[in-house]
Amino acid sequence: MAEVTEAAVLDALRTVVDPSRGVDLVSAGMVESVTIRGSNVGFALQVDAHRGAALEPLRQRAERAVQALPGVTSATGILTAHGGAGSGRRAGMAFEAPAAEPAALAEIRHVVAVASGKGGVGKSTTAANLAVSLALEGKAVGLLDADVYGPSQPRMLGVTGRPKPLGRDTVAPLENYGVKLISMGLLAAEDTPIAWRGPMVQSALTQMLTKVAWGRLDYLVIDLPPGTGDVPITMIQQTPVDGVLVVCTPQDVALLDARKAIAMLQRAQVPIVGIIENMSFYQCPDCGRVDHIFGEGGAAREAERHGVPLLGAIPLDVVVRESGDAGTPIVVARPDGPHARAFRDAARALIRTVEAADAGRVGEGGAA
Ligand SMILES: Nc1ncnc2c1ncn2[C@@H]1O[C@H](COP(=O)(O)OP(=O)(O)OP(=O)(O)O)[C@@H](O)[C@H]1O
Repeated sequence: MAEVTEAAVLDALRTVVDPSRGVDLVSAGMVESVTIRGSNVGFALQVDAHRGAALEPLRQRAERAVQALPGVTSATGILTAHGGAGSGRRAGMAFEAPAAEPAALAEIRHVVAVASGKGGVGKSTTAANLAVSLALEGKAVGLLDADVYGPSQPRMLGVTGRPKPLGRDTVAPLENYGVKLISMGLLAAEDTPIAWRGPMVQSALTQMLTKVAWGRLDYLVIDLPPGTGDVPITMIQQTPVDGVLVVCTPQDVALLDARKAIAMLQRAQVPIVGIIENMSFYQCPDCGRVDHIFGEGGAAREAERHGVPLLGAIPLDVVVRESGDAGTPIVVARPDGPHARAFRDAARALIRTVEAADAGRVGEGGAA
C-alpha cells in the first residue's frame, strides 16, 4: 500500500478552495496540523469560531480530497477555533474556555485527564489503575474513556453491557471496582470500527460528560486519545480539567514524545498535575534484582526540568498486561504486589497535588 506523506496530504488540501476567500486551504493558512497514523490521516483546519457551522461543507470536501489519496483508509478533519484566552471553570486555566459549562459537571469536584506523547505507553492501563486506586482511597470516582479511536476501558475494567437509558437523552454509567465508567466502547458495539467524523469527536466527549448521570464525583478521570494531535488537544482545551497527567516510558523515544507533550501542554497553559513513568524497571520475581531496561532517571529529570511532580514509577511486568486483558486491574488482582503499591502511591500523590492546588486557589479567593 502506498505510504501516505504529509506533503501528499497538503497537496490534496491545496485542491480545496474556500469559496468565501477564493484561496485554497493551505494558501489561506488554515491547515493547522496534519497527523498520519499508518493509513489514517487527521488534520485540523483553523477557522473563525463564528464561521464554524458554515464551513462544514468545506471540511467535508477537504476530507474527501484527502480520503481520495492512494493509501489513505480514513481521513478525519476537524475545525478548530482559537478564541482569545478565557478561563476554564477551574481557576488557573488561561486557555480557551470550555465549549460548554454543563450544570451536570457541577457535581464533579475534580477532572484529571490522562495523556501520553504517543500510543502504547500504558496510558489506559494507568488511567484504569489510578481510577480504581482513587476509589480504594474512598473517593467517588468516574472514568470517561475518551480514546474514541480505540476504547479499551470496558475490557480493562471488565465491564460489559450497555449503559441504561435514563429518560430521553441521559444514560447511567456502568460500574465496577467502585468506578463508574462510560466509554464509546460501551455505546458502540465492540466489533464496530468507530468511524468518527471530526466534529463528532468533541461532541461525543461533551455528550459523555454531560449526558451521563455521573452523580456526585470526587474525581473524574478522562482517558484521552494518545499523542499530541488535534483530537486530544481540542478535548483538553474544551473540557474543564483541573490538570493533565502525562504517562511516559523511560525509552528515549517515548521521552522525546513525552517532552513534546509536556511542552505543548505548557504552551497551552494547561496545568500538568504530574508525570507517571510506566514500564519503569523490571524486577526479577525470583531474585528481586531490578533492571532499568530502558535507562534510569529519565522521567525524574524531565519532571524536574519542567517543575512537575513525578507521581510514580510503575514496573514492567507481564502480570500488569495479563490483569488488564482479564478485566481485573493489577491493583485488584495483586493488591500486595509492587505494581499495585506504585499505582496506589501515585493515586495518593495525585490526591495531594490536586487538593493542594485546590486549597491554594480557595486561599486566593478563586473558584474551587
Ligand atoms: N507496566 C506494564 N507492564 C507490562 N505491560 C504493560 C504495562 N503497562 C501497560 N502494559 C501493556 O502494554 C499495552 C499497552 O498499554 P495501554 O493500552 O494501557 O497503552 P496506551 O498508552 O493506552 O495505548 P493506546 O493509547 O495506543 O491505546 C497493553 O497490552 C498493556 O497491558
